[in-house]
Amino acid sequence: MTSERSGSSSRPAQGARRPGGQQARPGARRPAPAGANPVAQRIEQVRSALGEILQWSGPADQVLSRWFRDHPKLGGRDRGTVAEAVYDVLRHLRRYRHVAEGGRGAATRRLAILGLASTLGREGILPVLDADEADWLRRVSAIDQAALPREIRLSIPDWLSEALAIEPDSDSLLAALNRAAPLDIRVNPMKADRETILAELRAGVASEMAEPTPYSPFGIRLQGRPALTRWGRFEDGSIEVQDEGSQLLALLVAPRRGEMVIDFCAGAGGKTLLLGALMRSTGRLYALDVSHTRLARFKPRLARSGLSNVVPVVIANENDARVKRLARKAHRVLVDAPCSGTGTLRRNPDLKWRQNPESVSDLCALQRSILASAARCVAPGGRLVYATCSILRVENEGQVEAFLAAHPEFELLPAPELLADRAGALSLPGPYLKLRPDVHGTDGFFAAVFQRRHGPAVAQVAAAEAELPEPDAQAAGLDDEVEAPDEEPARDEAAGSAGNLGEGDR
Ligand SMILES: C[S@@+](CC[C@H](N)C(=O)[O-])C[C@H]1O[C@@H](n2cnc3c(N)ncnc32)[C@H](O)[C@@H]1O
Repeated sequence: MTSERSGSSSRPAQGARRPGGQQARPGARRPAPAGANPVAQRIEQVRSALGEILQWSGPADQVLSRWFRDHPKLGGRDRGTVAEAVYDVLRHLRRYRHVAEGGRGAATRRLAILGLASTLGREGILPVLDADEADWLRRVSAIDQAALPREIRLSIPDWLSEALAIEPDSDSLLAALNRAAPLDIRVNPMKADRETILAELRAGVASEMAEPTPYSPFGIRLQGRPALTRWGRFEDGSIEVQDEGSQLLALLVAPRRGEMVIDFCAGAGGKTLLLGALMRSTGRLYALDVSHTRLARFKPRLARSGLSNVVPVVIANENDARVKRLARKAHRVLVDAPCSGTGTLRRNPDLKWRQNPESVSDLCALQRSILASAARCVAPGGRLVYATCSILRVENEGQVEAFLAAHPEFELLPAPELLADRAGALSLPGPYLKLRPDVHGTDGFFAAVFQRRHGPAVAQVAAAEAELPEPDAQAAGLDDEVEAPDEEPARDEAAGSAGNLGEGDR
C-alpha cells in the first residue's frame, strides 16, 4: 500500500507556512486562512481526521468517532461534511494518491481537497485554494479516468484486483462498491407492519425518499440520512437499521415456531432479531459470540425488540464446552462468519486497505474451524447456513467445497428454491445466495445452506454419542450474564482489526 508522502521536493526557502505544512511560493495567491472561511476550515478538518485514519490503527469509523470526540465544537452538519469527504477519500484512495503525486505540499491536504471537491463540488473549493493548488485541482479534474490502469481507476489493491478477476462484470461490482450505500431499515414484524411505517416515514422523519426494498418484505430503503435513532419508532423497537441483504439471509435460514436455533456468530444481533421475530418469539434462539462487547451492544436492541426467546451467550471460542453441550440439538444453525467484509466496502471502504492476503488466509482458517464446530450442533434433518459479507471466492465457494468434502453427512440445498416464496422477485442462478450491490442494490453477501442427512451412518454416530442435556438454557448452563465490560477484551480488539467482524447494523 502506498504510504503517506509529501509532495514536491523543490520547495522555496521563503514563504508563509500553510496549515497543511506547505510553504507558498513568493507572490503566489495564498489559501484563505482556515480561521476565516468555513470551507478552508473544512479542508483543515478533513486533513486532520485523515492524518489519524490513514495510520490504520483501527477501523475508520472508530478513529473518526474518536476524532469527533476530540473536536466537540463541530456541529452535526459539519461532522456530516467531514465524514462524507473522509469516506470519499477512503473509497478512492489509490486514485487520489496517484493524482496527488502531481501536486505540491502535504499529501494529506491534497487528499482532503480531492475529497471535498468530490463531495461539495470543485467550484465550492477553488476560492479557498492558493494558485498552485487551484491549477493542480483543475488539471486533476481534466484527467481521463478511463485511461488509468484498472487498479488505480477503481482504487483497489493489486491482491483484490487479482482475486476478483474471475468474477463476472467485476468492474461493475467494484464501481458499485465505491458508491455510498443507501440506508436500509427493517420493520420488526412483532411490533409493526411495513405499510404503516412507510406512511409515517413519508409523512415526517424521512419525507424525501422512502421506498419498500425490492426483495425483503420487511425492508424500507431511505435516501439521505434522516435522524432515525431519535424517532419514537426506533426507540420502541418497531424498526432496526439493517441492509436488505442481511434481511434476506435471515429469511433463508427460515426458522419456524418452537424450534431450537443457534446464531453462532451473533455479534450485535442484527440477524438474531429477525430470526427471533420469524420464530414469533417462541422456541429458543441462542445468540453466541466470542465478543462480550458486541453481545452487550445487542442487549438494548433485544430489550426494544419485544422478543423473549433469545439467550445471548458469550463463548470462549468455537470449541467452548457450552457449544459441545448443544451437539445435534439445533433445527437451524446460522454461521454469519467473521470475514474480510469486502462485500461491505460501500460502508467500510477502509477494509480494502486494512486487509491483505495473509489476513484473509487467517480468516479462512477461523471460518473453517467455526463451521466445523457449528455443524456439530445441527440435528439430523436440520440445516446449517454459512454466510459471509465477502465477495472473495476463497471465503465463499472455497469454504463450501472444503466443508462438503470433509462432511459427507451434509448435503447442499438450493438457496434460490428455499427463498422462492419469501423474497419477491429475487432471481438467483444458485445454488447459493449471492448478492451484489450492482445487481441487487444490497451489500455483497454470500450464503450456502447445508442439511444434515438422516442416513444410517449418521444414526450410528449419533447412538455412539453420550447422552446430552436438554437444550434449555439453564439446564445446559448457557445463561451467562451479558453486561457491558469495562474494557474491550484483547481478543475482541484483534478480531475487530481483522475484518468485518460484526457491526450493529448488519
Ligand atoms: C460478521 S460478524 C456477525 C454479525 C452479526 N451476525 C450481525 O448480524 O450483526 C462475525 C462475528 O463473529 C464473531 N466471532 C469471531 N470469532 C468467533 C468464534 N470463534 N466463535 C463465535 N463467534 C466468533 C465476531 O465477534 C463477530 O461478532
